[in-house]
Amino acid sequence: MTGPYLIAGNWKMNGLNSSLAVLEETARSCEHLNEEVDVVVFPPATLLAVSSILLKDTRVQLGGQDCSSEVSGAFTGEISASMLKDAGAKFVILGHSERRQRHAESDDLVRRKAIQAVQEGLKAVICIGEIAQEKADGKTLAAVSDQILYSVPRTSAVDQIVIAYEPKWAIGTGVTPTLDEIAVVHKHIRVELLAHWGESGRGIRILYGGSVKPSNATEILAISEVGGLLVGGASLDAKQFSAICEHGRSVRAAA
Ligand SMILES: O=C[C@H](O)COP(=O)(O)O
Repeated sequence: MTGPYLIAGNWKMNGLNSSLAVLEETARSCEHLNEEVDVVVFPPATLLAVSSILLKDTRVQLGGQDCSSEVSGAFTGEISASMLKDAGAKFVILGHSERRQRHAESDDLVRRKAIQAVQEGLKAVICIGEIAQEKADGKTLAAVSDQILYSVPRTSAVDQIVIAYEPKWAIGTGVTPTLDEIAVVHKHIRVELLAHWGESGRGIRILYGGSVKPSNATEILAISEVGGLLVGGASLDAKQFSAICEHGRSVRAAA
C-alpha cells in the first residue's frame, strides 16, 4: 500500500523512568525521517505522561498498550481511552495475543475496546494472528478472518483502524513466517477488509509483527500489503529500533 509506513514499538511490561533515555535517543535518531515513516512507541502506561512531554515536537508519537471497554467508573486497575488520550497517546494496541491468551480477552471485548478508542479519537492497532496449533492445522486464514469479523468494529473512521498481523508463534521467538507466508496472509487480510468495508478498506494499514529485527525489516516491508511493523523486543534498543525505521525510509524512498 502507499503512504508512510507505520513503525510501532511495543515496550510491553518494560520501562522505568531510567528508560526514558531510550525514548530520547529514538527521537533523536528519527529526526531526519520525513513523510516516508510514521513512528509510534508504546511505553508502559506509567511513562506515558512524562514521555509525552519528552517527545513534544519530535517525530515520535505515543500509544497505550491497552484500554478499557468502559468509559469510566468502578473498574479498578483499568485505564480508559480518554485517560490515554489525556496522557498524550494518539494510538492504542488492542487484542495483543498476550492479552488474548493470558487475560482471556475475547474478540467481542477487543471490539468493544476498539469502539471506545475510536470514539476518543485514538488510532486502534488491533492485533490478530493464529496460534501454532492453528497454523499446524492449516487454519491460519480462517483464524484471521474470524478475528477481523468479530474483533474489528465496523466504523467508518477507517483512518483510526490499524490491523497488526502477529502470528503468536513468531512473537519473541526469533522465528518468522516465510516472506511468502506473510504475503499470503496480508493479501487475505486486505481481501477481508475490502469485503467488510468496500473500497475504503483499502485505506486500513496492515502491520506485520513477530521477531522483527533490523536484519529482516527491509524484506518484510517490501511485501506489497505490509504497511508497517509492530516491533517488540527490538524497540527496547534505540539503535535497533531506529535502524528498523531507517529501513522503512529506504524502502519507501526506493518505491
Ligand atoms: O507487539 C509486538 C509483538 O508482540 C512482537 O514482539 P517481538 O518483536 O518481541 O517478537
